[in-house]
Amino acid sequence: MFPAATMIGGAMMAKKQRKGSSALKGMWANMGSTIATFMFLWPIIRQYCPSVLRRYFENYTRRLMDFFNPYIRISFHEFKRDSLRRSSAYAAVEAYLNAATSKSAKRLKAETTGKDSSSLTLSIDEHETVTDEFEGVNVWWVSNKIVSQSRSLSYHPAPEKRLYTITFHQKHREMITESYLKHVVSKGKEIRVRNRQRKLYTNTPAQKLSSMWSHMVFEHQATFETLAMEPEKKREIVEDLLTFSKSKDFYAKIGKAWKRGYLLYGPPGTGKSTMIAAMANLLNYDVYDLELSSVKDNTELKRLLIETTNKSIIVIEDIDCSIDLTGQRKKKTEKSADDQNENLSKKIAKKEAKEEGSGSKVTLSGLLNFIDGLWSACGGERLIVFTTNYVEKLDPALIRRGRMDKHIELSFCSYEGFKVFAKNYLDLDMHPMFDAVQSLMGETKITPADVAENLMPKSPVEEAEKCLSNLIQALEEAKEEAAKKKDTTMKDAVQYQVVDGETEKPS
Ligand SMILES: Nc1ncnc2c1ncn2[C@@H]1O[C@H](COP(=O)(O)OP(=O)(O)OP(=O)(O)O)[C@@H](O)[C@H]1O
Ligand SMILES: [Mg+2]
Repeated sequence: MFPAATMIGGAMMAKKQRKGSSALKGMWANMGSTIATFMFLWPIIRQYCPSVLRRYFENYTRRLMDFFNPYIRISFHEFKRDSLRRSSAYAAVEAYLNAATSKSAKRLKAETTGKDSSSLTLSIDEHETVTDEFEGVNVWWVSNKIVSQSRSLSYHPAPEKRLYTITFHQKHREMITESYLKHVVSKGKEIRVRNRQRKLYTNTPAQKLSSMWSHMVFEHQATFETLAMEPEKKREIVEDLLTFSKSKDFYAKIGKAWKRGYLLYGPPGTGKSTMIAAMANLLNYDVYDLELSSVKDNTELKRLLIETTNKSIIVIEDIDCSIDLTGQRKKKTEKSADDQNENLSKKIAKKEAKEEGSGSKVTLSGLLNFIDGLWSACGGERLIVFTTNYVEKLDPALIRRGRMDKHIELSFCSYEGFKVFAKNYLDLDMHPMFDAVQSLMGETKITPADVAENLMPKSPVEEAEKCLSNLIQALEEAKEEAAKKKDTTMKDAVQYQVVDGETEKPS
């Protein structure tokens, strides 16, 4: 209906412009009668003519219409020609139109999306026409579906091809093709990034799939608001991340790959993994959790990297406990005196066992290439994050600025951090018991993980006071423990004596 209307409108407009010339007048009259004859004959041709003749008439009519039609049409097909790959331009147009025009569309289709089909998405229905306006110019979009006519002896339904078609007046050709369509595609891509279900990828060797990564939906709820940390430090990290994500042109200008390395270090349970989830949620990035000990060699490491997508965080957790990055297999880690945390020792032992069995041949130089060599060729927008409990154990080459651009220490819980927990877990901004917590926190150390555990209501009816007193008790116990430890160390020190400048333990 729409092309016919535009054709007639276009013909009339063209006719008006040429009114002055009488020679042309006759030509237009002829043309008009030709069109009228065509329109009259068309149903008969369609019904009775052989297909070859019909096609000939169709082509001829289309050419005639195009001649008079002042409107231009551009199509965005769902699939690229002879390819099973979905066109990214089509996907961007779809996202843009659904966001920009679904309120004005009269026929919409509804689909459930998300995990458990929990949310309802509305999009423009097939063959629906919607209008969009850009810099005062109207354009018309139609969502089309073409069902293939080819018949086969298959039970499968005939294949369908979807496309969006934009129609606009030819006088706006330059503006539409150079500005509007770029605007549609870039907005559409932004919307898709915002709405996409992010993924958590892992490189487990158990699954020999076509891709080197297996993935699941990333649903970690951590955000920077829920992260317990000094507000100033938090603000600085958030600003750094946001600046990075908006610096495409800057990185291009200075000739650097658009990537940034973060080193998160600190004792267990201080929020390193939680911060990675908060980063992914802030920037809307996918997460690639790279288990180095499962990577066979440097070549496999490169292939894994090549398969990562833009807008992603590549994470190597506990990098000090991963494979040996100095060229030799690691010696069994001796239990150091300051290994107070049993969990930490267990973690190291587990990693060592994995390492022994893995036979990974990834080397430090392989990893360095991974970070800056090949990495630079991978285009845009990637963060790489290392976490460690022992920053001093890492090779300086691995964490020098330029590779790990930002070093962030996550440490024991501060009073400011506790207030974030109190707000999130107990919905408390202030409470008389906070003073006791503050003074105890000044005297002893407690990890954010322990604070979180104590403030977590153990039953639906547990009062905030009870949770706070649990925390106070835990802090007092930690203080006593620390005092006892200090006493023991002092006693041990007294038992040593200095003999001729040498320290000796008396027999
Ligand atoms: N800074 C924090 N803010 C909010 N929650 C935290 C923070 N630190 C720890 N937690 C809580 O403690 C739990 C453990 O934290 P997380 O796994 O992030 O620690 P980690 O530093 O990665 O420890 P590890 O070194 O053992 O890997 C999390 O589930 C989270 O609930
Ligand atoms: Mg962790």
